[in-house]
Amino acid sequence: MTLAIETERLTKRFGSVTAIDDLSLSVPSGTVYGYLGPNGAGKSTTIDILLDLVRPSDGTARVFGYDTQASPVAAREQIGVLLDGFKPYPAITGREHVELAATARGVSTDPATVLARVGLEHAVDQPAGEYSKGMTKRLGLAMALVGDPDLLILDEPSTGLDPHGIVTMRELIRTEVDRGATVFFSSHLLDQVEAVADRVAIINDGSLLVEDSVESLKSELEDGTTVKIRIEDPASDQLPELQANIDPLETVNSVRIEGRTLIARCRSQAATATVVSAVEESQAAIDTYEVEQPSLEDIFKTHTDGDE
Ligand SMILES: Nc1ncnc2c1ncn2[C@@H]1O[C@H](COP(=O)(O)OP(=O)(O)OP(=O)(O)O)[C@@H](O)[C@H]1O
Repeated sequence: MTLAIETERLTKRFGSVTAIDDLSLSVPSGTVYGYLGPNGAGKSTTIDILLDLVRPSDGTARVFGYDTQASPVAAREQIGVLLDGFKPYPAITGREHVELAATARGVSTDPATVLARVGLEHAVDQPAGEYSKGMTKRLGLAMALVGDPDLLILDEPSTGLDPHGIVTMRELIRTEVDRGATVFFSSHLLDQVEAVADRVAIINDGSLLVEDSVESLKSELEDGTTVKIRIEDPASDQLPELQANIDPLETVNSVRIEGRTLIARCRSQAATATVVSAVEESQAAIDTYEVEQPSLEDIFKTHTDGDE
């Protein structure tokens, strides 16, 4: 399997701060890889090392096999990047920005076409100083796309985008992967990553907490599916009796009572139906019930322990 990015025991210390701590990552080529972590987790430092803007204190980083320290130019040539703090030159137009990116990459391009891909066809000849935040983000994305790089590194690409912009970005990411590119997508917005990523790494305090496919993380999470059933006018012993009946069920992790609501944590989403049936069979009148399925947000919260 070709790896677009590989870090081995990567460490970066800034004085007494360890921004990246013994981090080993493998990003398979042709995938969308979500890189998640709260503020200060070390996401930007990782990206800076890949771009050789920052040198590691220890360990190695490779981009398509090119060591970022030994062969920084070859590594950099593989990458199109949108940095979180991207600021355009206010006096020059969108077209001129794309031309600059093309010159830097040594390729020729049609700026109007690239800008249309990010929805800036109406602002091609407008100075970038007049762009809104979302338009600026789109411009940065257009510059990253120039020359069809094999690896797209997008640092917090959704920030500043409206819902329409977010959809455009998602479509672009899928199009890029379909042509064979790899997308390394750093964010603290889980829903954005969940929607597009094939694999996810979660880091905190510079260390890797979880690395898995979105699919298996989600199935792992199913284990925490909760059903909340509110009972209409329950008799005084009705809820404790229900709790005693449901608790031994194999598909149930735990049951508790809150007021007139029975809350059961189940082993899968399907198991919630068993709980509802058990309540119905007991003749208790169900007022309302709702099923809550955990999201990646829950994994993130569990592992980062409310650090965000
Ligand atoms: N140049 C630097 N000098 C000193 N400390 C730094 C430097 N760059 C980053 N750090 C520290 O390293 C840690 C990781 O920072 P980094 O910017 O990589 O995190 P991040 O995950 O990108 O955060 P955010 O989501 O806020 O952008 C933080 O504690 C930060 O203060």
